[in-house]
Amino acid sequence: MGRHAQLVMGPAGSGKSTYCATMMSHCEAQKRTVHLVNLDPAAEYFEYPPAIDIRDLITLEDVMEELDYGPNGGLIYCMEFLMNNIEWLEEEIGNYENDYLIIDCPGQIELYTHFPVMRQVCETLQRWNFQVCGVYLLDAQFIEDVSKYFAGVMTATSAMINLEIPHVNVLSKMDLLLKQGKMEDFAKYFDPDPDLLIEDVNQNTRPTFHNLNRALAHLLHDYSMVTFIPLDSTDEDSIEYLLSSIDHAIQYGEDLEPKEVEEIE
Ligand SMILES: Nc1nc2c(ncn2[C@@H]2O[C@H](COP(=O)(O)OP(=O)(O)OP(=O)(O)O)[C@@H](O)[C@H]2O)c(=O)[nH]1
Repeated sequence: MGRHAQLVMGPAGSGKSTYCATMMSHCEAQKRTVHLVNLDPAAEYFEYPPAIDIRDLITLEDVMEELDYGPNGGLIYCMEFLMNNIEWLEEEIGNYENDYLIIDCPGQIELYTHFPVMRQVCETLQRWNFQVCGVYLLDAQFIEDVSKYFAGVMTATSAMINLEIPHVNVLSKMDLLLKQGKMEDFAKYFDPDPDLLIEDVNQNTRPTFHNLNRALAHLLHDYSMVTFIPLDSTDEDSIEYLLSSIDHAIQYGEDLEPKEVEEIE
């Protein structure tokens, strides 16, 4: 099987820790050997206790108190401290042949979109022979407001481009949405027609932006970035489907080809 890792990303509150706990229980029920890694130095509570925890190395609270940093500067300090002491992580992980890590990351999206540190973490894991897949969570409530959904998709794309690892998008908290309708009612958002997306987004933007919206929607669609896997954590089939999609992305994710090349006017 080799060494695999899921890098679980997404904005604050998107459901990363809940997803990690669900995925851990699911994998354990299948007798897969998985380890939860917490890389959030500000985490306070875990439904599922991490086997490896950055807070054993450094905590945001200590950095803010001792170095007088604010929360954002403090987080960057912690992540850079991790990179400068990466042998700590290497020792914690050990050198088992068939490791599967589920890595819970902080919710500050700038860590994935333009700071170098998460990319360095990925490159280090790859050097240790891990095949890493990015799992990007977006709260399903976002699809009620297409402008927000569009912004979420662009952030996910930015993370994929910055990290250059196989990438899977997930719509989390589907159970909340399913209180308002059936899965079929929302299916059009899992792999939306770019023209529908443009129509909705254009309603909330000035005409100056309409051509740009159109170009972006087609580009994101061509590279499957608007494709999301719905996750209902209470449904075993939904988790199993996601796990097999991640396995597939790890195996084939490097072939980043557009679905179809369209001329943009
Ligand atoms: N109904 C429902 N609530 C969820 C689900 N996933 C997460 N939540 C709730 O959403 C809130 C945030 O979830 P977390 O798992 O802590 O989110 P996170 O992304 O780890 O948050 P940060 O650590 O702040 O970045 C919590 O109150 C969870 O109980 C879900 O699938 N369904």
